[in-house]
Amino acid sequence: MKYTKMHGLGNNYIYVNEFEVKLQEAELALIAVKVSDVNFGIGSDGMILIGPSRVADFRMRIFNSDGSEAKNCGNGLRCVAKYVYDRSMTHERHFTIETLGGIVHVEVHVDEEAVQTVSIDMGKPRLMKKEIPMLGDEDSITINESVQIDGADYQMTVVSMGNPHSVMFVEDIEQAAVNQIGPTVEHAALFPERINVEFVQVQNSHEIDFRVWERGSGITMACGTGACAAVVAGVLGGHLERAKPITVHLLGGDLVITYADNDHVYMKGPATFISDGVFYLR
Ligand SMILES: N[C@H](CCC[C@H](N)C(=O)O)C(=O)O
Repeated sequence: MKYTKMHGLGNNYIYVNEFEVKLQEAELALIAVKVSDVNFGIGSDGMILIGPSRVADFRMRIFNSDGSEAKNCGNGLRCVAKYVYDRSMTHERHFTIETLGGIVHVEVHVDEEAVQTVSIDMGKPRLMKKEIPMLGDEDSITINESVQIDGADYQMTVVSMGNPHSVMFVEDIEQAAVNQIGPTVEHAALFPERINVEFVQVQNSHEIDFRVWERGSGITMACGTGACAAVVAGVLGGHLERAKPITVHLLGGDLVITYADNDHVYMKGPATFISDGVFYLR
């Protein structure tokens, strides 16, 4: 199986071009687990398929390293945009990508004939419990509320960017127990489809530090949809400025996120090729 490895701020995936490689639907979860394994496979945070769409210019599907399929991936979208432009699958600098979480509009920024940075309109955040999904009154929202999980209380804001995120603000990001709290919240019964877990330290009204425990992948260097959710939570919580570019410092580098007055979230950041290769499935 031909693949391309790419990363967005160190959040790396194995990209498979469905225009060239045909995979069986029933095998996708297992292939994602296999390619993600750093010892028995290639090593990545998961697998992303780039394919045709009937409603957009391209379609992206994302599978976590545990084989679960997610509905969106911000870092992945930037890499898909770079891939299709740099490999002349489109000559447009503005185009659309379909995800299970909705259609996004992307703009590639080209320098020396290749895409270095990508801007994406990630659409509107979803806050109601029925949109997360989260148990409880389905039309209610969770903004900086104390939520009890396994007898402990967690102060969180819950936001979907097509995929679910539990955002918690901390005094000192270096002290955040990401490895312990992450899986506890990810697997809480409160979240029927599990959830991504973000830890945020506010530096000032336009800058945050960010760590993430990803549903289905664990700790990653960066999470684009998580960064969007964190900025939405920060604005709703009164910590961050609305309609202003917010710098999000992730382990792998910085993203610039703007939660605009039109309720859309805009993300800008890099996308990077690592390698092309062949993976032996059998
Ligand atoms: N790393 C991705 C998010 C993956 C989300 C996945 N872990 C899920 O189950 O939602 C990003 O850059 O947005």
